[in-house]
Amino acid sequence: MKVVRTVEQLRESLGQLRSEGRGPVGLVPTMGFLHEGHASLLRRAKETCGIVVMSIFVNPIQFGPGEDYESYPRDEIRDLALAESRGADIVFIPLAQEMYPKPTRTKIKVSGLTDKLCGASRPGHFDGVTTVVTKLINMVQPDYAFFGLKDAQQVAVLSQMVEDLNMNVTIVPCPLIRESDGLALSSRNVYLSAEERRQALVLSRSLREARAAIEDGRVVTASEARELIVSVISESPLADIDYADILSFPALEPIAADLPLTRAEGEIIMALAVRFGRTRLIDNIVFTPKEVAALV
Ligand SMILES: Nc1ncnc2c1ncn2[C@@H]1O[C@H](COP(=O)(O)OP(=O)(O)OP(=O)(O)O)[C@@H](O)[C@H]1O
Ligand SMILES: CC(C)(CO)[C@@H](O)C(=O)[O-]
Ligand code: BAL
Repeated sequence: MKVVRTVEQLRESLGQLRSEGRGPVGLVPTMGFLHEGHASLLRRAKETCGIVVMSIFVNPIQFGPGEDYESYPRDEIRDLALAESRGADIVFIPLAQEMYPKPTRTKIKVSGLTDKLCGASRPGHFDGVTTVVTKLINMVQPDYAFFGLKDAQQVAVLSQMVEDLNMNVTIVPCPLIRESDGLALSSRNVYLSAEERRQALVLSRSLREARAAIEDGRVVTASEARELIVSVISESPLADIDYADILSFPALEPIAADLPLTRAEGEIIMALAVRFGRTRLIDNIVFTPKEVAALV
């Protein structure tokens, strides 16, 4: 595995591997402090690509004032060991100065999809994500780029960007990976105290219970499903809800208040962001609601 820190080194290493005729190039962008969610993206990339580039970069321009840019967990030695053991061919791990030698005057903005869910609570966040992902795509020129559905809104936004700008890359959404007790893997889980970690299980449980209630007909509309989600999360005294929303996916449109969810067109997303102390966690589930009673 090659570890490169500058765009020049990246292009040189890629050129070498491409000249060996190693097949499609896959890009796995991350902010590091790697876990099994990231490893699953690498695994998926290796199924399709002969050359897999992982980037590790805590992107300052996607953090708002007062957010955790400075304290975001970092562990380069551990990350490089994990990336190597899971088969990355190149790890691109630039300094902020390499990515932004001067403050960027150019930003990519996807409208509409970015003014809800995390976009509403983190103004400017997705402009930072779309800008840095565009830079990474321009640097690597991958055939495929792999993103986890833990950040489902990010997948929707990036897919729209690639379509709108005719970018020559396929966005591959990858499944959300959970701990065995249901907590979505996230680098930020390391911030949680033991008690917060225990109470954070209400996130996945609320989504599971809402899905089950929709499917067995106890819950019919989006507002009923939201009420159920909020009531389960409220069982945790430490939980402070940022948002809990049910929208169409990937268009992220509201669902009519009186429409039975089982009659909604296509997939829906139930998504939430909840704070436990200083830690903001997100979780979601994307599915096509089907009444189980109607299937038997
Ligand atoms: N549990 C997970 N399952 C699948 N993909 C994941 C998971 N966690 C992160 N990813 C994906 O890994 C990529 C890099 O994400 P990132 O480095 O921000 O990790 P993270 O754990 O989401 O960190 P954060 O604490 O910022 O939420 C993204 O495409 C993200 O969706
Ligand atoms: C895609 C990404 C690496 C861009 O900084 C980041 O938003 C993330 O880790 O999901
Ligand atoms: N995976 C999301 C990156 C962020 O929270 O900034």
